[in-house]
Amino acid sequence: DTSSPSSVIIIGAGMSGISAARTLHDAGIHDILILEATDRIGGRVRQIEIGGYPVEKGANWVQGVGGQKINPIWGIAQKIHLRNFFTDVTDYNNFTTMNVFKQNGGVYPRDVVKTAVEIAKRGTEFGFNISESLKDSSEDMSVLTAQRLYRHVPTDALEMVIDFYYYDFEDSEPPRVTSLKNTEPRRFEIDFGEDQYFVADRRGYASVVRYTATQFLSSKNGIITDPRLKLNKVVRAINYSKNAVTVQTEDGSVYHAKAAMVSASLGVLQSNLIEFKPDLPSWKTLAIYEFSMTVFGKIFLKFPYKFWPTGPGTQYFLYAHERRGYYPIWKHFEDEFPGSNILMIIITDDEARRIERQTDAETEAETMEALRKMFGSHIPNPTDIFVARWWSNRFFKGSFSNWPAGVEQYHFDNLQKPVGPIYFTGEHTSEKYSAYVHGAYLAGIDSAEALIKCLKKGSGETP
Ligand SMILES: Cc1cc2nc3c(=O)[nH]c(=O)nc-3n(C[C@H](O)[C@H](O)[C@H](O)COP(=O)(O)OP(=O)(O)OC[C@H]3O[C@@H](n4cnc5c(N)ncnc54)[C@H](O)[C@@H]3O)c2cc1C
Repeated sequence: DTSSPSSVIIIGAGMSGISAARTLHDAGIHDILILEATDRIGGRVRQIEIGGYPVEKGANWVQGVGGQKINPIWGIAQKIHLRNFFTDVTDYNNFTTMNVFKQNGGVYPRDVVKTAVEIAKRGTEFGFNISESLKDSSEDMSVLTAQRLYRHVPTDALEMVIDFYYYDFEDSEPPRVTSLKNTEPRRFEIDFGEDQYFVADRRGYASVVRYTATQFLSSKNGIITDPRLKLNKVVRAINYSKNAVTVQTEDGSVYHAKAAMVSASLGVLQSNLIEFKPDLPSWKTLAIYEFSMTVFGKIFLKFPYKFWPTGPGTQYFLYAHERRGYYPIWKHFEDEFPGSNILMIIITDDEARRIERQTDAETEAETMEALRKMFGSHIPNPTDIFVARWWSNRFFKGSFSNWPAGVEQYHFDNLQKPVGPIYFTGEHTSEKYSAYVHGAYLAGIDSAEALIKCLKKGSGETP
């Protein structure tokens, strides 16, 4: 089936695609078409249920609150009264009241944890200072190199789990990979503030995306009915010339437009899901392949009753294993959903890929072994398990981008640059806030504004 041409086809209805579409709409470009591969909008913001409780398998925190500027996602969250909880992640002292478990049982004495945290904190500050000194130079290094310069590379199980908490928990890749200059200190914290809020709302974090969508797409009772949004449309090919695009979907439909806005994740761009005809130029391909698409994994376990500590300072507990990143970070849901008896585990990178590949029964057995080391052999098995699989999903191929050491600013700029009439958006194109929901939102606006300039000039060409 072939439909009448639009001005712009937007590929993907996640935060960035919806924000780009709204920006186009607000600029008077109403003949747009949004093609989304899945049966919903929201993309990597997605709620699921475990044992009757709603949890977020993708984005969970609104990160960057309490600073000089208002994080746009926080603005929307306030407007729609999204239920959320303050997370004390930047308070280093939290560790002293937090439970850090030893590999084979028992907790570390608090003063031992406190000392390890203080060393880690000084290492981070040392890194900040080097990072500042590199800002105007072409030099960069990994976070690990900065730790070596500081003459303290975390090596024992306790140091490693604290290191994981400060770096991998945020970047989803180890310090060995992450660019110091482009990651530390974190830009969103400087601009929007250091506070973070954990979303736990039955409507889901994705209601932020739906709210943005209903500002320009027609809807009935909260359900979007606008014909300009087409769900279950998997884009497989984009043919382009100087100022026209033809988009083909898996079901054999063909759509024509003056320009396309691709919001699919960096992981999708690194895969061969979408074929570009002609091939993208090598400067573009290189930028896509050089950047990292990380895997931030989440496991949810539901138990018949709770056997972990609750109360102030217990939001998290850490498991310090000699194998770095082995089921390191655990969070309970007593504050969000009292009596839910749910635990969430965070894993990243190779461990997250390994866990996606194995069966849930295998993962359950591993997590129970760890829990029995921590809490004793008497604890019950879970009644439910949910393992998020973002990496195996062909529409995502990972969780969010990370800037690896050695990748230059111009490579990053090339990620965002249009190729003829094909524009790019998505969290990975956000100038300052890549990886985050607010990055996706702001990138959508930036990419759309660049496209609007071109359309108004009467051509869809690269500026
Ligand atoms: C596990 C996890 C935890 C996270 N935690 C946080 C957090 O706490 N805080 C935070 O700020 N951020 C977090 N993030 C990151 C945040 O979710 C993303 O940065 C943001 O949602 C990305 O939005 P996007 O529009 O760039 O991409 P996406 O949400 O991926 O949207 C792209 C859309 O394109 C669609 N698509 C892909 N391929 C095609 C195709 N071929 N044809 C048609 N459609 C296609 C996809 O289905 C998707 O809907 C997390 C992400 C994950 C996965």
